[in-house]
Amino acid sequence: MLEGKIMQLKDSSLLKQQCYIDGKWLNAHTGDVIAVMNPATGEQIATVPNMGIAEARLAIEAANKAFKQWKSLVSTERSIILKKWHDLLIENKEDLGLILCSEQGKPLPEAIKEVVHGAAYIGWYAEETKRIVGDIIPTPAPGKKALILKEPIGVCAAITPWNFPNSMITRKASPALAAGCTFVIRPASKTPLSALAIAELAHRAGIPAGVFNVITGSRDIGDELTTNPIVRKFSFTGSTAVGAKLMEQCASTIKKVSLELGGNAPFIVFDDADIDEAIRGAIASKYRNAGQTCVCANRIYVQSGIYDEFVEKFSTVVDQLIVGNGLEKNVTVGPLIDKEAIVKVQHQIQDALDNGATLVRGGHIHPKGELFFEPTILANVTQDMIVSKEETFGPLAPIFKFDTEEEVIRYANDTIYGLAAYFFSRDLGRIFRVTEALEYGMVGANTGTLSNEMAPFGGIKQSGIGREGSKYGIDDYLELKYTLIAGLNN
Ligand SMILES: NC(=O)C1=CN([C@@H]2O[C@H](COP(=O)(O)OP(=O)(O)OC[C@H]3O[C@@H](n4cnc5c(N)ncnc54)[C@H](OP(=O)(O)O)[C@@H]3O)[C@@H](O)[C@H]2O)C=CC1
Ligand SMILES: O=C(O)[C@H](O)CS(=O)(=O)O
Repeated sequence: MLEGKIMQLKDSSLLKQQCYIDGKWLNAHTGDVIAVMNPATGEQIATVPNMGIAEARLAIEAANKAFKQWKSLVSTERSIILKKWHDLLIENKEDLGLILCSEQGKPLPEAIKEVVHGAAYIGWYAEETKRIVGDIIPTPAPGKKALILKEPIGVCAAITPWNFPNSMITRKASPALAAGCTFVIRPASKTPLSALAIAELAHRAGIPAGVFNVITGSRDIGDELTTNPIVRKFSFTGSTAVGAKLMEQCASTIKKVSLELGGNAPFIVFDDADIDEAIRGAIASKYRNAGQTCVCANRIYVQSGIYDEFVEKFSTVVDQLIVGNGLEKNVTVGPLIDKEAIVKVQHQIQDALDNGATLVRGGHIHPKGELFFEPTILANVTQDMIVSKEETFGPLAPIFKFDTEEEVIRYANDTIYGLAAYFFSRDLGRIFRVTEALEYGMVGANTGTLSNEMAPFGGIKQSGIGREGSKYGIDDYLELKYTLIAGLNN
């Protein structure tokens, strides 16, 4: 029984079924709860409070009350606390992975890897907090100096998606807290348990009450987080459509906004590529999290000279993927998050087949259960099919053929999105030409994965605003203050 598995946590107190506000664990005022289901089994694994606007206000006021003290800490003190938070995530990575796998579905090893990836952001910003430096600028006027300070923006809020229930929390909270800001986060209703476990570890790390708050419940919470004037910065990861709506809501109080939205990543294999390397990269990029990441290879373009060889070799590797409950050993592809996700994949497949594509592998719901889908490959896919324009968010690999570099760059850029793109080539001139020609925030050359805490993660066009991770990621949580100091020659 899954619940039995969950109860096999080494530390069962990490399974929190209340929200964390102002350092306290609270139920909704109404007592209402939301069920948290396991997508692999359909079983209920927990409940969390169904909070609303009133509780959101409580969390924002708690963050506001805590801001003055938190921002006044010297950076080395903040660094020690953040480092302790990082260490606690690593010490508890198996339990956090088990909770994540059970609420989101990804295979347990992948879930644990996400926890380590999430902790890495905290570890990175535990150091970056000590490197928030300003400037003293000489001015054109005698006796005057410009002092530039970088100051924390204040109370920050975020709404996060279900596909990375751990790392999406820490990738936002760690730069915010490192900058001296305080934070209110509303995780996706489907996967709230990871965020609540992270809050428990924040408490244990000594993060003061009100600095980090996690609230679950209705989407009304989002209305409060995006319109309450105390909130000075709003960060969102999710669909482009929802991102646009939330950005609009933030406009009324001129909040600083960061958005990590949808993607439609091209994955290009030139005939001068190391084809086995390209296949390994395509598998890693396409089937990670059952294809439910915003940076998954969404369109695979293979140059005509190696097209048949690529399809054949790629299919052989896909045959080795094991679909099943992520808690089971050797499973590499878990369930999709819900029925709507399955319908979206089926619709894209049917449209492609109706317009001349060939089904090479898969194409159906997997016998393991209604939310499991066979790793699917389509060949002879063309630009006029829905799958070339719409993000899939599922284990579907559409393989397009192209002839020239100019043609494939045109295809690759023919999308409203601009998050991640990938290409494989051993030609140095081509690597520079293609990197510069691709209209994306992130490019993987001879690799199918590119996310890490030291790199600026983010997109252009309708894939978002701002960057997360790296030395750049903290800037979104800081304001510049310019002070002109005169009279220095008197
Ligand atoms: N860039 C990325 O990393 C991600 C992109 N996506 C994209 O989003 C698509 C659908 O995934 P999905 O999770 O449904 O993404 P959504 O954008 O619908 O949801 C993301 C988060 O926003 C919340 N939300 C949705 N609508 C509102 C609203 N009107 N007001 C306040 N909060 C809201 C959701 O809450 P709740 O679910 O609790 O109702 C969830 O916490 C995917 O196909 C993919 O294109 C999704 C996840 C990550
Ligand atoms: O939202 C996502 O899909 C993640 O950002 C992808 S990654 O950062 O884990 O690669």
